[in-house]
Amino acid sequence: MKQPIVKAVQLSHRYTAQWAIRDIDFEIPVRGIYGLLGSNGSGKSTMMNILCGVLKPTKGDVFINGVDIRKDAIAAKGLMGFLPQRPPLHIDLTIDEFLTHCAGLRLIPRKEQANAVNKVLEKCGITHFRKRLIRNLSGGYQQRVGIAQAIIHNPELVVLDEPTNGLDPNQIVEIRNLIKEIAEERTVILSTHMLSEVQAACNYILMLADGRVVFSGSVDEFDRYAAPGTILLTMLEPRGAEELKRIPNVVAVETLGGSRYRVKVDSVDDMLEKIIDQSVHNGWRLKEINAEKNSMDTIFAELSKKQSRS
Ligand SMILES: Nc1ncnc2c1ncn2[C@@H]1O[C@H](COP(=O)(O)OP(=O)(O)OP(=O)(O)O)[C@@H](O)[C@H]1O
Repeated sequence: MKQPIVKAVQLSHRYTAQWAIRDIDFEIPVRGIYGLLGSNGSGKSTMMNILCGVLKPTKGDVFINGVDIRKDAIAAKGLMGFLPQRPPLHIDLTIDEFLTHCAGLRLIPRKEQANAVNKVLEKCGITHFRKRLIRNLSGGYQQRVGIAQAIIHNPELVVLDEPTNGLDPNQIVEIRNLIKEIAEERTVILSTHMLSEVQAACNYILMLADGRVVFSGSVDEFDRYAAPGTILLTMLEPRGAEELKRIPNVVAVETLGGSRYRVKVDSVDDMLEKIIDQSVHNGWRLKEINAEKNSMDTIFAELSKKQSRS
């Protein structure tokens, strides 16, 4: 039987008296980009450090492709690459020197190292800077070097801790695209505290709150929580909220000022279409309409409540 790429069983860790993560179980059975989502202090870095064998959990086990990380750390670590929150770069080396050093650390035979470095330089789009000192690179390029060291040994799994943190908007898009590219050949787990980041880059979400898993599933499943029963709409001219209230299945209408309305409905899915039809029929001259997304705080609260009830 095929082993899951990652399996965590009852993972718990405490640094001092308080548990940083508690009783976490999950499996990654198929390839894709998995977003580990949670606010600051929710336990993401603790989880990632444990998954990568950097931190020994107080309790629980991690298996990478069926290899128990406690029993055979070298084999398990050979299957993965890790980019911690602070990239482990030697800034006084050139990219070439640094990646050759990493290839050695990853036990790539000396005569294959140049080839491995060339491949990863190409993959990460940094070949033209290979002779440059890492200290003289922009944040985005330093992060590319960080990703390059994580994939130099062509691992099955790559774990990236907040890979877009501190980058400017252009660099964020570039790094996100690079992550999508490297994920074509392997599984990627990335952590972030930004909901928009997982929605833009990931296929699956594992959400942590106070060290516990409060959601695990696909981004589509998660979006059902993100889209509550509210629609925001703007018309070119203000119309009475009464007209909107007459549409079947509209539960309530709130006027937001000017010609903007928040419409509470039973289910957002078919109501967007119904309201557009009514707008055309009644000549409302609709300017903008969309399902209102919940803030991450609201989703956290919702999911945490659900978790404590189950
Ligand atoms: N070395 C440490 N010693 C003591 N407590 C720690 C240590 N590292 C983390 N913690 C605590 O464990 C909890 C989880 O922290 P962790 O860094 O894993 O969260 P995080 O979700 O990665 O947060 P951030 O996004 O801020 O890095 C927090 O309460 C944090 O204060």
